[in-house]
Amino acid sequence: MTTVVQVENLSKHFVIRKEKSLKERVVNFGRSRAHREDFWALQDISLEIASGTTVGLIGPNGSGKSTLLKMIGGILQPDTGSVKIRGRLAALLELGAGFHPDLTGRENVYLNASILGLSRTQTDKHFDAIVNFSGIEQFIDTQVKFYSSGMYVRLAFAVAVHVDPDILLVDEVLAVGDEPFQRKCLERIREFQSEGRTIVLVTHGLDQVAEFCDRAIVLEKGRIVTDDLPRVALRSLRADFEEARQEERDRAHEAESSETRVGRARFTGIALQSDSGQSGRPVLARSEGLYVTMQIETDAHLSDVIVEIGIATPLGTSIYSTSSMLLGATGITVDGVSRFQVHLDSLQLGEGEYSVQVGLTTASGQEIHRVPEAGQFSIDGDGRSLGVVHVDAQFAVL
Ligand SMILES: Nc1ncnc2c1ncn2[C@@H]1O[C@H](COP(=O)(O)OP(=O)(O)OP(=O)(O)O)[C@@H](O)[C@H]1O
Repeated sequence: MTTVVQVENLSKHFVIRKEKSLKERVVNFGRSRAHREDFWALQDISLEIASGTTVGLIGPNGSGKSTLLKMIGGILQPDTGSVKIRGRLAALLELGAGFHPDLTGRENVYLNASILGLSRTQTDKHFDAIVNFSGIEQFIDTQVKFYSSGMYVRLAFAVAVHVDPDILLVDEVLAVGDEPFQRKCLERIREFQSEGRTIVLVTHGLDQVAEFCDRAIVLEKGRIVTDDLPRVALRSLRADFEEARQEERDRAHEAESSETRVGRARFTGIALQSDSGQSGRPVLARSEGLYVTMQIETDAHLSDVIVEIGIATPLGTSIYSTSSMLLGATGITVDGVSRFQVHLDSLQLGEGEYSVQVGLTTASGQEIHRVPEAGQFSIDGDGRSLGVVHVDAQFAVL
């Protein structure tokens, strides 16, 4: 496979100007650099993208995803490092990029297509298909400044996919299209994949990454922290999100007054065991059950807590959950070290890997602690079906 995008030691910084008070302005008159701060949006990024692959760029807000995509698209210049592109590139970046607000949709189609390397005659040939795909025929002779953000994206996406790009860059923008249009775009992206084109996608739709990408790159504070198969990258990102959530909960806990404070409690041990006695990461036969044993340690006496347990796919999609309350156990107390066990009878799950999630909340639903990947198990299937549920089925020719 050939490399179509090569990024080497890329860094980008922005200068942030801090707002000054009037007094500071007077005192610092002529020395305004004191209120400038260098901010590194990307630091030392190196990556290669092979032709025909679909790569998802994911990460928390402000981690540098859009900046990296813009630099791949040649819209921003790096401070250090280089970006090399092989092939025709079409980019669907933030709203506003690419279209001129005072020109009509029709004029922008021609302008945009020419920026992407199409001649007027070539654009003439695709024009009807572009307008048809966008579904905004009625507004094609209106200035785009009067477009809604959805109409805007419809036209921009239609142009991007009709200019025959080898590499398509898509930033979060698709999310503003309505559902039928989003579906149409995703279908088009699938066609692109089957035609062997390369796609780089920035998104917060983690399920989309799992569904469409061959590879996912997690950015954090301008650096690559994971570059792997989507399921590995998503697991790492979700673990980071959970860690951040836990830190936030801890901070909120510290800030609470002593009357309203919920005692600190933590899951300090979780063990899985199959009905047949396998522990660690058990492999369950179809319809076998699973014991989940949890140990909770607390520095306070907590009454009326709820212990939650759930099952998720390797991508973190929750497929089952229950709790001590739903199972009829009320008035649960934790004090010092407490242990609980849940037996999940006869799991009717499809072949594959699953993870167990556990959580502890107060009776009013306030979260005390949660472990999204408390343990893993797998189900050994019989090869007769796909998907996360197991259903006995027979086929008959009538
Ligand atoms: N033109 C600019 N001037 C100053 N700072 C900028 C500029 N563009 C981006 N930044 C900063 O660089 C950082 C990375 O921004 P970027 O838009 O790449 O993040 P992102 O990962 O795409 O975030 P989000 O998920 O919120 O879209 C942010 O802190 C942002 O404020």
